[in-house]
Amino acid sequence: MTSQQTRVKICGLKTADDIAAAVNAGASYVGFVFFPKSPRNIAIEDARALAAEVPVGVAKVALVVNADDAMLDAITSAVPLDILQLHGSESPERVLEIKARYGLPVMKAVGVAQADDLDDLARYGQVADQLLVDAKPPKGAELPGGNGLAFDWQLIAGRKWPVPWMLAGGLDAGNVAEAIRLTGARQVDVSSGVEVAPGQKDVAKIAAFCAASLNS
Ligand SMILES: O=C(O)c1ccccc1NCC(=O)[C@H](O)[C@H](O)COP(=O)(O)O
Repeated sequence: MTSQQTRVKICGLKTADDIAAAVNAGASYVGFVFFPKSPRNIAIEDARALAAEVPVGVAKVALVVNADDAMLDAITSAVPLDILQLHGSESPERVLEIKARYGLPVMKAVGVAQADDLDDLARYGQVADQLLVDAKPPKGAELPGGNGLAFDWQLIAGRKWPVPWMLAGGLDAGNVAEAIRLTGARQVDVSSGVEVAPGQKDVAKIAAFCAASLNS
């Protein structure tokens, strides 16, 4: 039996070197964060320039947090994108609205800390094109994601949803193989785990993360 190779998303890229590192290491997705409070925030014009560096076959993902139509209009009209990642408290109705308005696949991030958070995964699995199964941010956290925190992977071991999903939260080159083994994830997403400082990606860490993921 052949098993499909794990697909990797590197999130929060801000420079041409970041893009080259992710692409050369074999990432399938690159993520741009449009959230001013984030150390990974990127200006729309900079994202547009970086998007031109991304080869065909690598998906360009825009991450937004409770973005209104004006913000989404500005991003989608400037940056050629493949996926919109909604990382706020967008309702299922808003997910459907965004899908219809922009004609792009939507990946909805859902934070997991305990068993009853899985109800949200079931709800969003009915409306989103993909799910991002992430750690729930700590109370009062400045960022709704990208906090370098893992959740208890046993909570989702053996779970299935009707759409493709990606595991995120506190992953790094040292733990991603175990995370994949325990959860059965076929896609993984990382940000802090491939950085040397918040918002500063590292070529060697990206390469090590991709190698550990792609070989799992
Ligand atoms: O990365 C950010 O700064 C960020 C800001 C606001 C919302 C979401 C954010 N990141 C979400 C991601 O896609 C991360 O890759 C995911 O949460 C995992 O992050 P990490 O635990 O740092 O690997």
